[in-house]
Amino acid sequence: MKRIEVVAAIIHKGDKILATQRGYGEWKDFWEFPGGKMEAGETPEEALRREIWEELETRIVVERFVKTIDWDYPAFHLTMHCYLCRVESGCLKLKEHEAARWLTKDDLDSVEWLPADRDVVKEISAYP
Ligand SMILES: Nc1nc2c([nH]c(=O)n2[C@H]2C[C@H](O)[C@@H](COP(=O)(O)OP(=O)(O)OP(=O)(O)O)O2)c(=O)[nH]1
Repeated sequence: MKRIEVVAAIIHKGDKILATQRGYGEWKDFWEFPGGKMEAGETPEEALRREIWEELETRIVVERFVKTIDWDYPAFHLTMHCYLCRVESGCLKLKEHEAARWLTKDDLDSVEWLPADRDVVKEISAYP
């Protein structure tokens, strides 16, 4: 099966986390953490900073690794490395996404997450 390796930014601000809504493709309208496929030779941190700049014209600080998710979609196997991040500068301009929302832990399940994200979202909701 085809495999893809993706990095995802769990961007936090105060008690909120940023969710973005996919603007294209098979999973259009589902919600995700911004990010994307790693390119050859990139570290996860470099890939995250590049993707967030491309998608949101925003610079981020990558604070720490959270977890790696493995998920089988019908057409490929996804390995997704999730990192806790914060905004360094920029105003989250939506270059590719349809919408973005800052969600508190209590609101996290108010949007329809991509299937691979549901476990990590549940974990975040359980943080003290
Ligand atoms: N960015 C991101 N992708 C996710 C998440 N959860 C999840 O299943 N995915 C899947 C959806 C996509 O199949 C894949 C990411 O690919 P992408 O299309 O966003 O990456 P990209 O911008 O590098 O891709 P491309 O359109 O330029 O080919 O990972 C998530 O939280 N964030």
